[in-house]
Amino acid sequence: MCAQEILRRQRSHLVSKLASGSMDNFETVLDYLVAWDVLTREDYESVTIPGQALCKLVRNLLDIIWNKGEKSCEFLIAALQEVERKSQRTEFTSQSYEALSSPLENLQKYRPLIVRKLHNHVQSLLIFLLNQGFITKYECDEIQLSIYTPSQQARRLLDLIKAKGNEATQCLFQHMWHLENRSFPLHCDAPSLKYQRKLKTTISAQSCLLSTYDGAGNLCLEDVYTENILEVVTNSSVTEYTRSLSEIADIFSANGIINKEADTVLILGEAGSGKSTLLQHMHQLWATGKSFNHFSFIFPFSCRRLHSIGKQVSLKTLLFEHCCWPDSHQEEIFLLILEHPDKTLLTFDGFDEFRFKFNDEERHCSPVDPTSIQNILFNLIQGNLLKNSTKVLTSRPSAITAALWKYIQKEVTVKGFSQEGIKMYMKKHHNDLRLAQQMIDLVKTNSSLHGLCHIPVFCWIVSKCHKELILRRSSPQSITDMYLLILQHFLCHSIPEKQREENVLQKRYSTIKHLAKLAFNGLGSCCYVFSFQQLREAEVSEEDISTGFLILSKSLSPYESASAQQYEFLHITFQCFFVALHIAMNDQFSPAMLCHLFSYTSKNTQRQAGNVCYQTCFQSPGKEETLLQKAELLNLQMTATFLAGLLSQKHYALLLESWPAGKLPKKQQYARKYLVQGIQKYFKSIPSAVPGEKKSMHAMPEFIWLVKCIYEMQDANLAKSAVSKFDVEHLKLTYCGIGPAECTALAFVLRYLKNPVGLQLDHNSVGDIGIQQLLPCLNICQALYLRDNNISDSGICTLIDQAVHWQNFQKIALFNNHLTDGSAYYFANLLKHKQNFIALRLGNNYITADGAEAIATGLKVNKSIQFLGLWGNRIGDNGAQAIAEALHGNRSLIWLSLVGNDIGSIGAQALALMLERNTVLEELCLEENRIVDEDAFSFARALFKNSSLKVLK
Ligand SMILES: Nc1ncnc2c1ncn2[C@@H]1O[C@H](COP(=O)(O)OP(=O)(O)OP(=O)(O)O)[C@@H](O)[C@H]1O
Repeated sequence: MCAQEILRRQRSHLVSKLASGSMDNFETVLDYLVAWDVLTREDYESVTIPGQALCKLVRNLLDIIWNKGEKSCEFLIAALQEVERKSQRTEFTSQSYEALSSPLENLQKYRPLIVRKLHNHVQSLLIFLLNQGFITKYECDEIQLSIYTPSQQARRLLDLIKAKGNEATQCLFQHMWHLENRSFPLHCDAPSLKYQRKLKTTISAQSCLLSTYDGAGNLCLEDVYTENILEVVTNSSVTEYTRSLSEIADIFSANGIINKEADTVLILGEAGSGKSTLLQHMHQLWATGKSFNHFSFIFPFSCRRLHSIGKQVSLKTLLFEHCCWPDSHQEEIFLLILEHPDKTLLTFDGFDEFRFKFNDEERHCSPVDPTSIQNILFNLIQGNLLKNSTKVLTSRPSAITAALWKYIQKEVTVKGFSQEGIKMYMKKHHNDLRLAQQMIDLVKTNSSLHGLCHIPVFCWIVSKCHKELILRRSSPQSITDMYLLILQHFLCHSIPEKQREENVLQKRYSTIKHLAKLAFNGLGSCCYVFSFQQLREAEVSEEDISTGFLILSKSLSPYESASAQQYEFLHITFQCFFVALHIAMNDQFSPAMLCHLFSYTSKNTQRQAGNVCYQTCFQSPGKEETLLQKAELLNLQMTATFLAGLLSQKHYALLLESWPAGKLPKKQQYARKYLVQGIQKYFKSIPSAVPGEKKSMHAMPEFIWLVKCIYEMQDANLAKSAVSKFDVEHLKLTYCGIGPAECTALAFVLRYLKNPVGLQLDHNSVGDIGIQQLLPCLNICQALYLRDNNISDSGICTLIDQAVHWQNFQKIALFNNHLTDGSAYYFANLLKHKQNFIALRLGNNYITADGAEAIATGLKVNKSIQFLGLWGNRIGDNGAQAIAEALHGNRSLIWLSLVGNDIGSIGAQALALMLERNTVLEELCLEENRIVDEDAFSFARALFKNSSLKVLK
């Protein structure tokens, strides 16, 4: 069939195909047609009319091409094929440039390739052509109009240069090749090297001390920095799971990339998990030349401080004025940054504290034109500005919206310290080795404290308060205990030694009052950095500042005057703690208002794309009472958690003794009532069970927060009444950010459940410490799902030791943890001793033949097991043989998966033999092994004799 006929017959298909793709796809087709001389200038203009619907333009193009005849139709089909193949040919180099043709002819002939090459460099080319006098400022602005994508801008630039003639075109080519061939000039006298040195000195000075010690001590970051667990989310063909990063530099490796087009790495972690410190460490490594040397420039930003930039800025002013100003050659250096964006890293810490919600509606492409700070940040993330530069964004998880996810290249999670990490931290913080060991022992023996300490900020508090913990034998159980401890610690150190025995909260009442007022004012308006004026309004004095809770804010601009210095709380959690103190000690807040803070209803939380606000919180008319309306949900939840702790029986007496707070008793009463109501309301919202299925509750992170509040109250009766009406058979708590501290709280509440339940905790960070915390509530479990939870042999051994005695316990799933043969003996024991156990799923761990042989000893005697999953381990032929032999004559197992276990013919033969004699096995999965065709005969023969098997993979 001729091309013209194809076009006629397939017209509607072509229209829908081209019109449903992107505009860029269509325009790339046009690029080919222009390059091959099929479309004239008039034709081109008629199919690129701005504002016209894409389908109309497509139809128009098809008409034009069809009218031009057979040859043009052939070209169109060829162009479509090129685009379909996503042709990545970029062979247009200075060598392939045809010297015999004029620059303009080359420009047309290689148009598709030039567009592809240029679209990342439009900005630097425009600046270059402007400086050379080939284009005007007006033309430059026109091309960069924010309605155009980078490729469209490249096309418009080509059209403009074409109109300017050969000389301008030649100049464009030369600059283009120069961009490609030019390596980054960092020889010793280059201005860029001088600037790099200055930037490194600035960053090194900013990042060498750990911020929380500012003023209180002089700890060098590199001396105390402790490895944090970093995980990257990976998608396998079966599921999404996480893998630990072996070193910090892996943050930029190809491992775990979810979107190749994007160039922003997202680092997520809960409050205090160590995101800012991780960034600070990265900056320090670069500034001292120890790592990340592939970046020539790093520009660090704090979203908290970016937020306070009121006036409009350009990318250039942001980099230079707000980070580090080049002493000379500013233009040249900036051009270099634009020309080599891949050599630049921009880090943005605390995106959750950036109050503007992310949107990709307003495009801003000019690196020199000013716009709002949020526009700069959002366009950097989208790649409209400095495309190909690497961006790192840190945030607490809930602040990330679907709109932003589109632009995320990779997600890394900061999980806090491992058990080893906690030990290491203590050793690094205490030069006295005896003291360090004392601290390690102390943490180990207090299991709640152990749970909390995997979060670095708690490790810091414990370390800071070592005297109180060791000498006075304080034994903190909850986070409020911790914060009261550090409050007393700081206050004690701000008064003469002989007065330290008195009630320091009473003694420093006014200081607490002032700081609490400042914290409260700030939280309500999402303000975390305070000016002198704000300090004055809250009556914060020099003496109050000297307690150490406020630290000097690291200035965004090094050129800011000393009088403009600002303060912030040591950490956001401290600000929330002071807000809780403000609400507890202040009689202006009526007890009934606590209702909005504690009771969860879905209406209470209104997601405002990025910044989540409690709309109904404190809406009463009084000024104080309306202030928290705009506070971020996470901070409010943290405040509520602290308030619950302050109102607990344990601390209540201390507060009553310390402050004249008449409404405190009622507040305690109401808080308890609202918490129970809140959790019960949550249970009530659970839909009833689908007939034939178990009644299941899929809890959201809010559930965990309510549970944590109850834990802070440390009242068993409260926990009991909270779950008294819980009648669910399966509790799903997947992806809820559950770490050891949350496990402690969960166990405190769930231990009062009356009926057997399946507890699904997949994709959290329970870890070995978390398992230990959970033990008190697990005996009620019928099934336990702990997939992807960083659990190793030591955690699972503790669990199984207990689990053999749990009457209801029948199933466990441990996919993607760190289990080795060390735990296999415990599973064997479980199988031997629990004759009602039905499902053991151990996929994607590190079990070898030895482990499989051990498990087989348990299988031999167990009469109840129905599901056994060992896929993704390394059991090999010997392991498969042992399992097969153990299953001879088995009358219970209906599902067995040994996928991906390096099983060859020997193992396969053994399994086939087992199959011959088995009468109950229904599904056997053996994919991704070394099983060959000859083995298939054995299976065929086995199937002939077997009557139960339904699926063999
Ligand atoms: N890797 C680490 N080594 C040593 N100390 C650490 C480490 N990470 C965090 N810390 C300690 O914990 C404190 C809190 O950590 P950081 O501010 O980095 O947490 P964050 O995740 O950024 O919290 P937020 O989201 O609330 O800002 C730090 O000030 C520091 O004292």
